[in-house]
Amino acid sequence: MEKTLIELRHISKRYDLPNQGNVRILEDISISIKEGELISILGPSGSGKSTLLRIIAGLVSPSEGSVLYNGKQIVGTNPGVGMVFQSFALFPWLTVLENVKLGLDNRPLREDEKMRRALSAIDMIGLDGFEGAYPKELSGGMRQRVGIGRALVMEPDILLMDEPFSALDVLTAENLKRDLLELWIEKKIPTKSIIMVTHSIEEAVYMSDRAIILSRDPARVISDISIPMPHWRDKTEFQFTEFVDQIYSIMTKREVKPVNVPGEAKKKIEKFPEVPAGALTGFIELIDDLGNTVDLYKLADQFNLYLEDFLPIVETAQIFGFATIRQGDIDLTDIGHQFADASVLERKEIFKAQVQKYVPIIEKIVRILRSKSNNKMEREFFVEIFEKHFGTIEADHQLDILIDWGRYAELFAYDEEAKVLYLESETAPVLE
Ligand SMILES: Nc1ncnc2c1ncn2[C@@H]1O[C@H](COP(=O)(O)OP(=O)(O)OP(=O)(O)O)[C@@H](O)[C@H]1O
Repeated sequence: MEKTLIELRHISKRYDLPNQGNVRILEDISISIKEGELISILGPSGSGKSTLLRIIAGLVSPSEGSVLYNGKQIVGTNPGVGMVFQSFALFPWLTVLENVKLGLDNRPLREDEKMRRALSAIDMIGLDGFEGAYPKELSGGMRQRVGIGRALVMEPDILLMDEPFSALDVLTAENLKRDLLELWIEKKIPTKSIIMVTHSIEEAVYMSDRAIILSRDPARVISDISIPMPHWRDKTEFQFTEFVDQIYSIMTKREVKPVNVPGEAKKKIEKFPEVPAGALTGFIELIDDLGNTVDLYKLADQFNLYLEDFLPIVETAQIFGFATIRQGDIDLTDIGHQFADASVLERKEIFKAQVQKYVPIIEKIVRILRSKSNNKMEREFFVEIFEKHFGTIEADHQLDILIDWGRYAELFAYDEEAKVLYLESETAPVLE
């Protein structure tokens, strides 16, 4: 049995957020990380992946629970980790060598030993000859190599990486992934475990031994999948696409939340993906054109998109009852096919029926408008309500999307200039 390096025990994290009060970001997360494991953490945007990584690093303290490193609870920063950030986080006024050496700043080492280690790390990450260069003279890929070098120079037991490739173009990212994986697989670095946050399912399956998938609001571990394929992995191989499909289907499965959570006084307003009706319509048409059972992974590939780019739209198609997902394949439902084949007017009717069935908040908006004698209501009124549930920025976004859906379904209208929602009806002329 491999030794446990990191143990997360019942980690929760809450933040006090303006207008929202004390919000739970992470809930009861328990994970054990063993020597020799390269782990990916996946989850929807804003779910709390970075927060979890920072808790492992000891940069953020959990509200409940504890982090153990080598069996001991950490207090303050975790001495066993080195961290790589998405934004590189280099000091522009320091050279490559100085930036890398910075990783050793707090180590009780002699200057010549620090220098030897820094040069060796620079060599390892393929920046030999660039020791004296400044960040601005380097490409994005080279800058991230410096970021990785600064973490590796500490010879950490655990390398934590927060979306390390997502700020790079595709080719540069592929290159860097291969180089890093080579250091890891061929044991050229003494690192015993790598934990990587990523938004790319393909990256996770390409690199890691285990993929941990988080939910959102709050983040819980919804799946912990082992990927026991030998390296180097071939993205076109059947098994590879099977794993991608499996993870994809877990991530697109809508979480069924209990309507009334005990102890939760206020009824929650459901949060919807920000996908306008036009985009949803186009997507349903596309799936219909492509015939039955479309493999989303192949579809993304065909359009040179990340699979994850489809997540919100696929989720919306499911919410409206237009599509079902199984093992990474999307199928239109009967109503989905009807919607795709309908005329513009029929489409609006179908959309309206689905909205009334699955987006009850829009019905509530209509009811409020109906209850007013002039059938109109300031946008601000709804923003106020939404802010209590989602916070200021998200409240605006959520209202925008509901307005888009409500207008498409012709359930109400919206005056952009006056910022007023109103009912359009011959009997109730509304805007003076
Ligand atoms: N210091 C903080 N104070 C208040 N809220 C915070 C803080 N840090 C993070 N949050 C909130 O916690 C939630 C999770 O953020 P986090 O960055 O961990 O998510 P993520 O999954 O890494 O997101 P992304 O995929 O977009 O990078 C967000 O709603 C964020 O606004």
